[in-house]
Amino acid sequence: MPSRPAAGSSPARGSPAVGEVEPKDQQVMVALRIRPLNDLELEDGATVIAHKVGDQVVVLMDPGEDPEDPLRTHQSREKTFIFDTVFDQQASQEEVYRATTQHLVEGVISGYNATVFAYGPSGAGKTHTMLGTDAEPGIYLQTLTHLFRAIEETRDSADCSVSMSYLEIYNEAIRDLLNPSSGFLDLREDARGSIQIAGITEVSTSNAQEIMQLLTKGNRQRTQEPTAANQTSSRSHAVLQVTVRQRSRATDLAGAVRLGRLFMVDLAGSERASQTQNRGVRMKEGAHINRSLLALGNCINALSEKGGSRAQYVNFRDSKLTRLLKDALGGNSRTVMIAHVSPASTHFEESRSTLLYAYRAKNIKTRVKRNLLKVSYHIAQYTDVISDLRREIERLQCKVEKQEEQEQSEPGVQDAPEKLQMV
Ligand SMILES: Nc1ncnc2c1ncn2[C@@H]1O[C@H](COP(=O)(O)OP(=O)(O)OP(=O)(O)O)[C@@H](O)[C@H]1O
Repeated sequence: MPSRPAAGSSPARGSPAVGEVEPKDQQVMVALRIRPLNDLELEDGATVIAHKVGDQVVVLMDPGEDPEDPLRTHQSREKTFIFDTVFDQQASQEEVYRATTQHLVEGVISGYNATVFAYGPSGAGKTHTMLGTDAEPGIYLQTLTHLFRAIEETRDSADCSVSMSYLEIYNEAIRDLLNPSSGFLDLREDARGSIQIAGITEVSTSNAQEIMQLLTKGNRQRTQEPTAANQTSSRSHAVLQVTVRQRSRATDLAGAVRLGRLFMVDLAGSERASQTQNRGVRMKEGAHINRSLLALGNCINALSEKGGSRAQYVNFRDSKLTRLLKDALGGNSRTVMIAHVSPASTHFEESRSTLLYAYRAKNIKTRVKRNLLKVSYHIAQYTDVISDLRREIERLQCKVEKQEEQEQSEPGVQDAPEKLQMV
């Protein structure tokens, strides 16, 4: 499995994009997942207040409201939200994958960008959805398995290469989770406004299982600490980026390459510091997490308000997270947000704010176009072609020489008809 530290994560290093066709407006897809009640919540006497109704509706009851209160009799105790799809505790990892992410895979292979991100408070189930466990793998592994299978099916007509990188943003610093000793990495924007991470490790592999091992190992490097809300709380945002380059076998040397990028993001918990009883370092982390999630929220607000108009200013520069997700939110990407909540009455406030946040994201539109790159052949590739041709010439020369030798060693064979005639 070749692994190379790249000067940048640019999909198109050194080769300008020449054709970006078929721009289409797309609504961000927003899904909601409600996890099962956990032991701690049961011990605390929590009741279930988040209910899935049908495929798209979630009803959140307010545990603080007293149904007997005469002042409340004319007010509904319920808040109802509609999403593209809603999953409750019965939903399997596969169902979640099929309904949210599977449809993105073909697009990535044919040159479209896509982003899936998990959002929600600490302990609500984001890492479970994205990474999962060996027995119940999450979206990362299911996506990659499907991706490699789909690529295998196009092998006769196209050459494909896949590379991936895995990073975390912790306290506004970027760390390479595949090579944590490389220190903090810089985020850069190239002339075309494309975001690059200088020095990130890109790994090429065609084996999903191998990738899962890398991710599990990378995830162990991820900054995790127990908080009151989650024993293994991820204190950072984790971003798995998969890049697929596809070149049709039918195209000539200067043929176009389709380039699709898939971001899969497991955000840090969106809890408020007071809720997790965090102090000291944890509180500082919380402030950073909240800062980037606040910046993300501001972008979501601005983007959802601007509707069809592209002129309104959206500030992506407020945090590393929003700079990295700029395309996913406001640009060229098919984007899916999976919001997560606990069903417990003890988490009403976070669930309510998560649902409002996610509901707003439904209004965001992105403008999706296929990325086509004109690849001018690198000198190294021309050298390869020349070497191949040289080898072919040598092979043919050898063949000719052998034939000549054979003719010389058996002179009678060619003259035979003549001799026969003379006889
Ligand atoms: N749908 C689910 N089914 C079963 N168990 C779940 C589900 N969702 C979450 N859990 C369990 O709940 C616990 C917390 O989940 P997880 O670590 O995924 O939360 P998180 O949102 O990533 O939290 P943090 O932001 O603190 O990292 C884990 O033990 C996980 O296995």
